[in-house]
Amino acid sequence: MEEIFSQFSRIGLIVESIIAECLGLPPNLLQEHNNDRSWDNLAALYYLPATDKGTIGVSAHKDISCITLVLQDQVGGLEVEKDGDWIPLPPLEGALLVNIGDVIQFKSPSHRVLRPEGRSRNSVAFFFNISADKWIEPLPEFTKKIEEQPRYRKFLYKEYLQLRKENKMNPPSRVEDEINLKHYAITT
Ligand SMILES: O=C(O)CCC(=O)C(=O)O
Ligand SMILES: [Fe+2]
Repeated sequence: MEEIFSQFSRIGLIVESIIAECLGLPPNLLQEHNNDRSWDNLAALYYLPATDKGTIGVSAHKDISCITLVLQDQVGGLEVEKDGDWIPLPPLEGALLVNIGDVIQFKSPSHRVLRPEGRSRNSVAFFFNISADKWIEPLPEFTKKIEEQPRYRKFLYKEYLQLRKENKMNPPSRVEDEINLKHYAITT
């Protein structure tokens, strides 16, 4: 597990640097800002086969991470929501799935896992995070320099973690009361 963890951490840093390059950010800017790897975590997940009582393995959610890396077996069941439809993400031999989490404040996709018929499923999800003490807000490159207002209020990552935890323990009855980035949306 330790070996897998450090390999995932390494891949997380590579993905982070690719994102930085694609966004035209100075090299190492994200790496220097997100420099505490002790908040990363790894989940080894085991899904029992579907029963007539239900097929949901993990219900629809957006990840709280910066980036999530998922290694799934060949069973399938992971789905992403696009324009109101659920699109299966079939496993590709030897491929890791990269998912954008809420911390990136872009378009973290809603996804879920369906339990397979007649067999179990294994996956490993690595959450490449940021220190809980960091403020989450757009870089000046994406607001001041292009004269666009931020879409969200800045927030402390630990505050968001806490709100999401409370939300998971006491799920609100109305979908619109679920805690997600919209909680910090700036409405003009
Ligand atoms: O098991 C998977 O493929 C993904 C699990 C997941 O979405 C999560 O743990 O956040
Ligand atoms: Fe997830």
